[in-house]
Amino acid sequence: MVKNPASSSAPAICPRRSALYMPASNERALAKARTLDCDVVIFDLEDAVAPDTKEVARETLAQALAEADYGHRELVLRVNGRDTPWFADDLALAARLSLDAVLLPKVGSPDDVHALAESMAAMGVAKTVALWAMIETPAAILALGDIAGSASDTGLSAFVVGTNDLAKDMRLQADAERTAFQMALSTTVMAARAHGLVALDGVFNGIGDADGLVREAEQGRRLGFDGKTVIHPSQIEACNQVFAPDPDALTEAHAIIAAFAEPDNADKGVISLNGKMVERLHLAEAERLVAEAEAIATR
Ligand SMILES: CC(C)(COP(=O)(O)OP(=O)(O)OC[C@H]1O[C@@H](n2cnc3c(N)ncnc32)[C@H](O)[C@@H]1OP(=O)(O)O)[C@@H](O)C(=O)NCCC(=O)NCCSC(=O)C[C@H](O)C(=O)O
Ligand SMILES: [Mg+2]
Repeated sequence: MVKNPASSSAPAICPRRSALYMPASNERALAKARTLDCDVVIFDLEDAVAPDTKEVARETLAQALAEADYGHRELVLRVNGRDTPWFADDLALAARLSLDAVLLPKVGSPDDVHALAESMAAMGVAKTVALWAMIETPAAILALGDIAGSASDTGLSAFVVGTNDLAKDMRLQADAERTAFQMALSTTVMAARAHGLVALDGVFNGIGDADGLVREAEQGRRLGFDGKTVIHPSQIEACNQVFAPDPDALTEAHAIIAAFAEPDNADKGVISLNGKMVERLHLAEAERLVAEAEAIATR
């Protein structure tokens, strides 16, 4: 099992370029995920599972996890909301499984995160299991800083944007550029960065639209997201490529690291490299980029 590096106290680099959702009730998808190159698998007990099949879905998932492991992939269980009749049973399942994180949908306030942490502890979910929060309601967007701030005492370590629910609740009209989402997406990344959280972009519903997916993934990358949630195996590779360090940026990062390692530059805070000013803040980012590339390469 992947250890739980997405915690505010453990900043180890863990690639999360692609996070694949699947209904926990879908045996075929659960098996297929072991062969797919996604960084994260999200077993969904919420919207992708009909109300009368929640129990079957839990048992199907438990069986799949007992049969074989998922290798390097990080394993996340999306439970039903705290105010649903399924929440307690979902957490009881989480306590039985080897998971990296529990993902709570429709988080609206830091109280939701604190309550999840308390419920997980009460149900016996291992302390190593991180809390992830879906950011998909207008209330969540308005409370992003406070929700992210709850990371310090809850184990919250990632935000996952839910653009479908957000569009529904805001009654916004989405265009290809996601114009109406921009403020929400950017503020989500900002709040995540302010508190050391991972930020994953929402799903692209057009399964057959490869160009549209790449455009949207690139936009997410530019906004600062660590990766993108996906709904179909055909969407994984594009996200893995878009969210991997860019080869030119990697070359530049190695040059920055080498330049600051020169004895002449040991005491300098700023240097000139290939016609550009480079400061130690660029060195830190260069080191992060190289570490990310190495983490991907060791997959
Ligand atoms: C959308 C789907 C129902 C389509 O499924 P299907 O018709 O089976 O697709 P294909 O025939 O093209 O599948 C080819 C093979 O790939 C496997 N497959 C398909 N999808 C997945 C998957 N997600 N994970 C793993 N494997 C998958 C099929 O089993 C086929 O395998 P094989 O026959 O062995 O070759 C389906 O893709 C699907 O269910 N997707 C996930 C839907 C989901 O989980 N939705 C909930 C999360 S999205 C969301 O709600 C975000 C947020 O909350 C918000 O508000 O925005
Ligand atoms: Mg949703």
